[in-house]
Amino acid sequence: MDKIIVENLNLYYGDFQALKNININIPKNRITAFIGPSGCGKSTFLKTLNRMNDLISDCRIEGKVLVDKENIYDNSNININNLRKRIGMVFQKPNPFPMSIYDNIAFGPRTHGIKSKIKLDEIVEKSLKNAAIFSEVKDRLKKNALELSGGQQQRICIARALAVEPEVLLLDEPTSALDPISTIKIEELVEDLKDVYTIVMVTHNMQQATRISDKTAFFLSGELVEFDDTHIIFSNPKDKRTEDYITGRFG
Ligand SMILES: Nc1ncnc2c1ncn2[C@@H]1O[C@H](COP(=O)(O)OP(=O)(O)OP(=O)(O)O)[C@@H](O)[C@H]1O
Repeated sequence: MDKIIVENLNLYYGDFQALKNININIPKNRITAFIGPSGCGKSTFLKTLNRMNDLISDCRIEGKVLVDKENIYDNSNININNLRKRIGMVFQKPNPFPMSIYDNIAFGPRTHGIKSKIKLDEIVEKSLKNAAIFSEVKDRLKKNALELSGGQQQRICIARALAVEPEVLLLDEPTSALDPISTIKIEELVEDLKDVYTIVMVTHNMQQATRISDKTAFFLSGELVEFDDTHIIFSNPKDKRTEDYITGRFG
């Protein structure tokens, strides 16, 4: 089943067209990876999926992004806060808030009106467990999250995203700032999470895409060149440009 369907999407920053007629169906409870050279539009496209580009003043979007068949660009029935709760995002650089581990995780639920200490305790514990970081921090929940290592901070950010019970997780190069051991931990975690969430991930690391993604989309100069099962993209791509890129002959 498809969780997200994108139809004829064009995106402009002022006069510059950053995305060109994108059509893609993103399956539910799978990991979809976006690959492509720097500047090809991967992050821009990821951000169209929860309207993060709304925050950029000269950004204009045409086309449709359907989440559960509902167009998220149809302002007559979309509530942006609710949309961002349903579609969470984790960025390239770990960016915990400068507050305690507990407060980082409780932040979203509190914003959405949860006040009960018992309920918040429950959410914090569950989210940290789901992000595979609970055992490492359970005795120091009141400590500042910025005291953790980069890999731990990134798992705190994933826990923070999970705390509001999203349906989709958008990950923008979530391991690019991390060492190999933390990277493997995040990859294992992401694989576990796909049972419950639909995951869309930008990565520069092609081994990472082959290790964990089910589907891969290859972007070039704002175009979606090819989208298929990951093993096909990496073993038998149909487009010469995809082949050149994955074999390192690009450019
Ligand atoms: N806020 C913005 N205003 C104007 N142009 C932008 C803006 N953000 C991105 N762009 C341009 O849009 C294009 C796509 O950028 P984007 O960040 O989506 O690429 P990317 O594939 O994610 O690159 P990278 O792998 O380096 O992160 C680039 O040419 C970039 O310069």
